[in-house]
Parts: sequence; C-alpha cells; structure tokens
Amino acid sequence: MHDLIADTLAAHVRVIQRLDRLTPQIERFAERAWACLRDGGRVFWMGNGGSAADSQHLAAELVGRFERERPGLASIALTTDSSILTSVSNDYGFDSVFTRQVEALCRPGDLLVGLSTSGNSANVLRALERAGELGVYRVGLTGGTGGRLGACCELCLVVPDASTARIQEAHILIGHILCDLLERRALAGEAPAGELGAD
Ligand SMILES: O=C(CO)[C@@H](O)[C@H](O)[C@H](O)[C@H](O)COP(=O)(O)O
Ligand SMILES: [Zn+2]
Repeated sequence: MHDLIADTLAAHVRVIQRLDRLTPQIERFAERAWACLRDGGRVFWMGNGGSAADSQHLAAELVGRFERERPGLASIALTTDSSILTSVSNDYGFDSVFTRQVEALCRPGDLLVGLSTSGNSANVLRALERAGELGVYRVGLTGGTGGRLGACCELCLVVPDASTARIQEAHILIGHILCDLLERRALAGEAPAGELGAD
C-alpha cells in the first residue's frame, strides 16, 4: 500500500510539472475570460462526474471569492440544477442536458468552458457546437489525446497524461490559476461591466 501511495503521488507531481508547457494557453484563457467579464459577459462551466464538481467549484470561486475580497464575477455552472438536469435528460435525452441550457442562457460575448478528461462526452461536445453557433467563446479542458474536444473549441488545454484522475487534478489547478489571475485583474481597477454603476 505504501508503494501504491508513493506511485500515485509521484505520478501527480510529474503531471503538474509538465503543466508549464500550457502557460501560454492558461494566459490566453485568463485574457479571454477577463475580457468577457469586463464587458458584461458570463463564464459558464460544464462537465460530467468529477468535472461537474470542478465546474461548480470554479463558478463558486468566481461568484464568491478565491483568496481576496473583490466584487463577485459572473459565472454559472450548468451542472447544478437537479430539476433542469432531470427534466431535460428525461424529455430530450442526456446528450442535450447542457445544450438546452446553452440555448436558454448563453449570449454572444459569453464564455463556455467544457471539461472532459476523454474529450469525447457527447453532452459536452454537442453543447460546445451549439455555443459556437451562438457566438460564445469556447474553452476546452481535456487530457491525453484530447479526443474530439479540440475541434469544438477556440482554445483547448490538453493535460499531457492519460489518467482521468491525474487530468482532473491538473484541471482544478488550472482553474485555480485562472481564478487567481481574474481576481488580480478585478482588483487592479478595471471593473467588470456589472460593477461600473448606473451611468
Ligand atoms: O471523477 C471521475 C473519475 O475520477 C468520474 O466521475 C468521471 O468524471 C466520470 O466517469 C465522467 O463521466 C468522465 O467523463 P469525461 O471526463 O470523459 O468527459
Ligand atoms: Zn474523480
């Protein structure tokens, strides 16, 4: 058991060390997300299983706070409303569970993040395709080969590892880096549109 724990810890560290190659893409992600929020857009998140948990975790960091006091940032996880999730799945099928919400909620200028470790979850891919038709900027977080996700996004961050768990651990680190960068921008004085006041 001791060796298994040591192996997992070592595998985690190896993946995290390889993430520096994604620095330009993380920077671009933060620039696009900041531009979206500053101009009154919203950052949406979606994914299945552990990636659903990551989606609501990261939306909560933006609406609430990450590490510093600052105004709330507009962010919504499409994974949280059990009535929407069950009714859309029941009436239209599980592959439509995010697409229907994208059609109802997303507007041009918004940003949608799809998290899929395989890059092949049909409900995520379908929603990203629809979001593209609606003028939404699309970011994919995936790993391994990237599956089909990259073809549905303007920006795709591929964690260089094949293990679902290691990819998820890298995704939440990337998400926390994003929250930190957005929080710093929010505190630098360039307020999001919602905080600019009535005139
Ligand atoms: O958290 C885990 C595994 O660590 C699982 O719940 C995992 O997220 C689920 O199997 C997902 O359905 C996988 O979907 P995806 O990442 O391939 O899009
Ligand atoms: Zn997991």
